[in-house]
Amino acid sequence: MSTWNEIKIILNEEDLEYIQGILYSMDVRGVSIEDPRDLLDREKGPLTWDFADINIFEYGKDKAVVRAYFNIDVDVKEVIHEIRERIESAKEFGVIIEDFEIFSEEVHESDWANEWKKYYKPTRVGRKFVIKPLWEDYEPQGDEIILNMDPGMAFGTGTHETTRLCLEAIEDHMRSDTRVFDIGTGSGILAIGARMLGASEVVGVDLDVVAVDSARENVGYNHLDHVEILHGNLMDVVEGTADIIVANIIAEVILVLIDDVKKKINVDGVFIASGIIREKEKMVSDALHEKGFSIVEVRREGEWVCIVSEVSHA
Ligand SMILES: C[S@@+](CC[C@H](N)C(=O)[O-])C[C@H]1O[C@@H](n2cnc3c(N)ncnc32)[C@H](O)[C@@H]1O
Repeated sequence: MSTWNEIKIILNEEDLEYIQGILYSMDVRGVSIEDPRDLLDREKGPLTWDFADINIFEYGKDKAVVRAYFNIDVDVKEVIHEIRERIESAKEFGVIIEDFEIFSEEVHESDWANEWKKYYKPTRVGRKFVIKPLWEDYEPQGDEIILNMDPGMAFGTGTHETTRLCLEAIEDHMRSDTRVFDIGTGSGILAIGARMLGASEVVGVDLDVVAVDSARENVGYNHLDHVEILHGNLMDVVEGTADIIVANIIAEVILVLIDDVKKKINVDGVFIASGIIREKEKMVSDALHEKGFSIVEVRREGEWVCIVSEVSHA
């Protein structure tokens, strides 16, 4: 049984998205979120970012709890220090996060790794998709497309805003004979979705071997061909060019990716970039303009943004 370092942050619910953005950019292996708004707004339970937990309201109705799991060999003090520094430097962007507490403890995998499954239910995304946990039964209705998913420890249940925004953008920009690169594929959800929407060939890449294994398994669960999942850094391992390049990674990584996207995107292709919190939308769109892209559309949900761009012809 694996042992993990759990960092627990108790904070005001309005600060949740920003903290997610911070954790998202660290070497976190899994995140559990208890957001009181989920229970109050929807009856279906605390189904939020990736892994959900059950002790909702433990710290009061306005308090959210984030549990982030790091490998056992990380220096916990360093991790907490970095989180505190990032919260401090958020003030430069006018983001004031106050009244939070951070705790840490060692936990065993069985305590948390499967808990989220209780709240992971078939979820409708975009016009056609129903993301179906592998272990759930669901009868498709009308023209629904069933996407079977067991994300395990990888990001990409289909419930996070950024995943949904990307999937919807892929749905709208899919043409015939479309080749797709999914950079930061996680559970493989976008790569799989793209192929189901008619992409002729899809290559998904992730730096994390856990994600690579999960994505390959999910491709298998959906019985798909022409979807290749590669282990590697960003676009280093992809060959050739694509018509859609999608990357749901954090804003800072999107910036690094832009030059490679420009080299590997076909004429009239689109770059779908998400994982961007609203505060960083301008930073990313400015960088895209600077590198010769024009913005086709910006999709927003909650605190999250998905920017669709293309290389300017002018
Ligand atoms: C937010 S998740 C997105 C997962 C999935 N595509 C989705 O939309 O739900 C970001 C993924 O990017 C991967 N990633 C982060 N940095 C990367 C890099 N430099 N190269 C490749 N993958 C990376 C992470 O391991 C993670 O699986």
